[in-house]
Amino acid sequence: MATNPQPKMTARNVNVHYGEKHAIKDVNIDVRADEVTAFIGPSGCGKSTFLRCLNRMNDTVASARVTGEIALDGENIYDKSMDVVQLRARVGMVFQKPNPFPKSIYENVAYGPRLHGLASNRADMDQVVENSLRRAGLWEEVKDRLQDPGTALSGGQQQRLCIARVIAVEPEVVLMDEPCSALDPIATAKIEELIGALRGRYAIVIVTHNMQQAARVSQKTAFFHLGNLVEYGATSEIFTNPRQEKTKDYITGRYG
Ligand SMILES: Nc1ncnc2c1ncn2[C@@H]1O[C@H](COP(=O)(O)OP(=O)(O)OP(=O)(O)O)[C@@H](O)[C@H]1O
Repeated sequence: MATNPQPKMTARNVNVHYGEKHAIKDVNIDVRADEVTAFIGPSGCGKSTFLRCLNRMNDTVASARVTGEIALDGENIYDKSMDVVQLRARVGMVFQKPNPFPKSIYENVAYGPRLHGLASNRADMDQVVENSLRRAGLWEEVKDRLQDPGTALSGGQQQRLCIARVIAVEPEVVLMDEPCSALDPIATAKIEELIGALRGRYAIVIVTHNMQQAARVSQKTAFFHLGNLVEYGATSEIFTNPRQEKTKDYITGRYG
């Protein structure tokens, strides 16, 4: 498979302020379409804030001010002409706590495709729902109870349902904000396996507190500290041969 040399997303001189608080400082990063990129760093370093810039989720925070440029396929996502609903379909997001809608499993997945007109009739929609659940590794577990409420599933299943809901609208990028932090080790392993299976189809960016997880699932790792992007590179390099003292201290557990 030929790889596209162009990054899927680019961030240039990105700064985020919450009122007076300078949460992200001049961050530059490229995200590639065929890779999983992990954001790591101590609590409060700005990982989630920066992740949320990538699909303009910070627009919903009144005190947040984002400057600099973030582009998707070269197009500035903060441009006035950008349709934010469309953007969030192209750059989907999975949250820390599984958050299915209080609706059936089927409806959780069908909601987005219906909103975006991706299925023309019921049979089409059935196919979209099945394909999305299959891709999310959940189909076999739920195919006989699609009308049950999504909230009746286990935590790990709910998180895979949320992933199915995101991929049902055919995104280009999937952002995951600590997707396993509320899950047990078995459910976590399933999500990690799923991330591996989805890699290549979508650009994936994952925020994680768990360094082993970053090492297992990602090809690139970005280490943030106090709002700065301290180091960014191949995951294998960051974990075995970090260039910066701060990165080394963090990955060897000297602070966190
Ligand atoms: N809505 C907000 N209003 C004001 N300050 C905020 C807001 N959200 C985050 N912050 C501050 O911005 C900084 C970065 O927070 P952020 O949640 O992005 O960090 P994080 O690295 O994801 O942390 P954690 O790993 O604990 O989730 C922190 O100092 C935090 O207190």
